[in-house]
Amino acid sequence: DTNARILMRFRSSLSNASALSNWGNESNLCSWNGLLCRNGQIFYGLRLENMGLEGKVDVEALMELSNLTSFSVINNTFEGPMPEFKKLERLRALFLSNNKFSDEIPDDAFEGMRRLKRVFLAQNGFTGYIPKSLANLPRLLDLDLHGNSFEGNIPEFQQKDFRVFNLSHNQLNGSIPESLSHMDPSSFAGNELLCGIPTRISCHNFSNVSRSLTPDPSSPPQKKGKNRHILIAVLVVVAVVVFASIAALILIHNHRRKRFQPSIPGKQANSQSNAGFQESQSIDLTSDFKKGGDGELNFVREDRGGFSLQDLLRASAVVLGSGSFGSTYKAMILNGPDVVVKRFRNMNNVGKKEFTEHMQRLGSLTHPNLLPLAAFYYRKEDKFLVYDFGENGSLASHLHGRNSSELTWPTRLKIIKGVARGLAYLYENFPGQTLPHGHLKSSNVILDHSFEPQLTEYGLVPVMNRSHAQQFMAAHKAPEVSQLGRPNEKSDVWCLGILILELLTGKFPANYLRHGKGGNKADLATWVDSVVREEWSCEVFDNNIKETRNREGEMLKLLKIGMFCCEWSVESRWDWREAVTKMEELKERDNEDDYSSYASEGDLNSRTMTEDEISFSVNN
Ligand SMILES: Nc1ncnc2c1ncn2[C@@H]1O[C@H](COP(=O)(O)OP(=O)(O)OP(=O)(O)O)[C@@H](O)[C@H]1O
Repeated sequence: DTNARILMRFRSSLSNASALSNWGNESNLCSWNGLLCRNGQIFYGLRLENMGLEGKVDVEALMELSNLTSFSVINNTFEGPMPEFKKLERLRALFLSNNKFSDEIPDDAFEGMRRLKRVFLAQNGFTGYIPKSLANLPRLLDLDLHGNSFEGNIPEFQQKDFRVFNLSHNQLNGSIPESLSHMDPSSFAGNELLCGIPTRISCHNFSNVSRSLTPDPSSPPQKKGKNRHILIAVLVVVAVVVFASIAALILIHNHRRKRFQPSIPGKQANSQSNAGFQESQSIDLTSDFKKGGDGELNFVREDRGGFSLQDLLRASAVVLGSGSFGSTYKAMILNGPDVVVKRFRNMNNVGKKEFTEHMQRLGSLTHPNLLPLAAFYYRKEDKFLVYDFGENGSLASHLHGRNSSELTWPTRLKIIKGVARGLAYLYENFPGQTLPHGHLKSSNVILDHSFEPQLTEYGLVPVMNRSHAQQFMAAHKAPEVSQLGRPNEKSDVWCLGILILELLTGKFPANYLRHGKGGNKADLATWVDSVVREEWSCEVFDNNIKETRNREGEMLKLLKIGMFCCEWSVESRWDWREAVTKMEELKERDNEDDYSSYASEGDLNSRTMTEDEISFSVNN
């Protein structure tokens, strides 16, 4: 049978397959929707994403496709148990995320899949244990199981060096195997009953609960039902206690608000502006400011002001988020501006005089792409910085929130050019600083009503406690930090590169960051590089911009800039001037001459990068 006939048979078991209506012309298989071909000729994969497909995945038909190495049905509505993919022994990549697959996956479901490197089962309804055969895959590099209902202990993985590893938001419990202790904590988030390194929860505290919840691997499957009941009972008790505490806090809080804060009719909390995706919560700033401090709000620029500390304390306030340095509030001042108050707990690197001088220098910076620092409040133990409020929240909240489709290619280009201009201004006007920004990341890019970006939390390195900076500041995630022990003048450029890649791929960099023994060994840049080199080629681009025709040349140029900024070796990494100059040259649309070289190969979806185009990429 020819591939064409086999594929038609495969399609016949799907329902709602209108997206595959152009399948049929046997002489040009590579023009069929969702088919991946190398060099436009050799069929090697199916990429049936976002097509509303449902029905049966006919694995028997797929078995007959001798070249099939990649299979993706991400973002469809397939349901029921996972099909028997182990029959496809040649498969290298399996993507089933964002469907409605459910039930337990048999322990031997991946047995014999010796070539399988990438397994994405996220955001489905899988239950039961993580199958042992998955943990035993010899070549596994990317594993994403987040957002399911996997339970029980995490098995010992044979493979230790992952590029992507995400088990977050399941119901796993017990101690994390030592072989995974170098992973980023976010890989395990949302599994309330996991303990051990890297969760920072000692298994000792958990021993009683986890002993009763951790299934004995040798126990028969029906024991799982009993464990589930115990888990539910524990969760119900925890939920009741939490609920009662919240109710009590709300009562106390309302009482205090009545005393200290007149409510402001018509003013609403900005509920979409946090990258932590938590809902806004009303709070009372009074208690935070009252203890200690010199009682003064120190304004650092003449064009801001018009309100006093008392006005700020009387303002109604909501929590926008809680980052690595402390909480961030939005304060709505009566007859005054909305401002953002950010509390920093680890800012004791310099004394009060130096701190004040540094804040005044920051206050003197003025650029359309910098969020102005308006004032500060000094206390020995913590500091409060007051910034303008950005109406549209952070870039992170848009990019990774529900409305990421608003971010069209022209908007993304405008944002990243603005970021580059803000950064260039910092470099030119803040000389003598190793890291003029130091904490450049998408939650520190604030957007105004027209999506013009403004950088925030810039220039804070000199006043930040060193150990805290090392642990949490974005520039300290650059690879030279693990090689040289400290960031250098190109570490901000690394952050700019990561931001470019995040903007183009729509991927959250923290999910790709992994700590190896010698420091960070993988990140979004490594992932992009590997994808560009491997079978998915240009498919790194976020779905929301992928279909933009006549822009692919410019998008590729930005991808290259991002990768040059993310060169591991500092010598080969671009410096900020080169990156900014190249970004200024980017246009919304391809110019006719450039475009003709891409047009013959179709749009980005089916285009493979040439060797030449990827030769610039990251060395690692
Ligand atoms: N000036 C601002 N205007 C509007 N929203 C803001 C402003 N500053 C911060 N935010 C929002 O508040 C959220 C929380 O900010 P916060 O700085 O506490 O956390 P973060 O940036 O995620 O982490 P970090 O502490 O590492 O900077 C941000 O994600 C952003 O959405």
